[in-house]
Amino acid sequence: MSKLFRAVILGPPGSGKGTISERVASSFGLQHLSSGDFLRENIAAKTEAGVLAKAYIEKGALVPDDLMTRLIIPRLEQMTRHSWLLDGFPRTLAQAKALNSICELDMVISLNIPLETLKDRLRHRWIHPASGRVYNMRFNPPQVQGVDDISGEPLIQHEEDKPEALVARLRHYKDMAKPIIDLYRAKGILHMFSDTETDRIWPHISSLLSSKIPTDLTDAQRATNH
Ligand SMILES: Nc1nc2c(ncn2[C@@H]2O[C@H](COP(=O)(O)OP(=O)(O)OP(=O)(O)O)[C@@H](O)[C@H]2O)c(=O)[nH]1
Ligand SMILES: Nc1ncnc2c1ncn2[C@@H]1O[C@H](COP(=O)(O)OP(=O)(O)O)[C@@H](O)[C@H]1O
Repeated sequence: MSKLFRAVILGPPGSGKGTISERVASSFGLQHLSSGDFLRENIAAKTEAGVLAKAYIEKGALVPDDLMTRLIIPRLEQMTRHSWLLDGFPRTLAQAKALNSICELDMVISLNIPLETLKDRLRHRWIHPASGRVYNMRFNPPQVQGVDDISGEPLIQHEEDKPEALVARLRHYKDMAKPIIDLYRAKGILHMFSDTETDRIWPHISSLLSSKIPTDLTDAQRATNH
């Protein structure tokens, strides 16, 4: 069987991790694993870990490392036949070390987006709370201002995306991410992308992945995904 490809995407809130991960998944057949989606699935299914995690998320706190790794590591260990791109994990150095202990990453994509751009983007992010659909009043606005395209229900803005909460969140990310980025740089697998637009970053990520992922792998995965 072809060798699996395992990658992580790092970046501050609003840097475009979710947007780019979706493009990687559809162009290269990698499975997009989002820690936030995975937590929400566990919360919805009322698993023991999901119930514990919910209390932290509702307070706006990170899920503690031991609980988070207990949730995500077995999930990754099950992925013996699919290549993946992990988004939202690791978020701390302890999580990065836990990940290291179970697999050898092939690549780390780090998005380095100017602070002013992040503030500007998140200020314009609106969501439909029932479905989790995300809009950006400039980049991908809804068809009718303030209203979800599918349900017609009103959109809201996250407390944490309001300007007052933003600067603190972005500073916190920087402090947490630095040792993780240093670790991956030392391993020689870090690729940093700096720009203000996802559409300008994407061609670089796409050509990097094309050079690293054997085509027989992407073909094989597309076949299993269909
Ligand atoms: N203006 C602009 N907005 C963008 C661009 N790329 C993504 N966005 C928007 O910026 C917001 C954040 O993008 P996401 O892909 O959700 O970013 P993320 O890094 O996953 O964010 P978190 O979930 O907060 O960690 C969304 O509203 C996107 O639609 C871009 O190049 N320009
Ligand atoms: N790797 C992680 N470590 C700890 N907590 C996490 C992790 N990933 C996600 N979470 C928790 O789940 C919440 C939702 O995650 P996510 O969907 O990535 O959205 P956000 O952009 O709000 O951080 C986070 O706010 C955090 O409480």
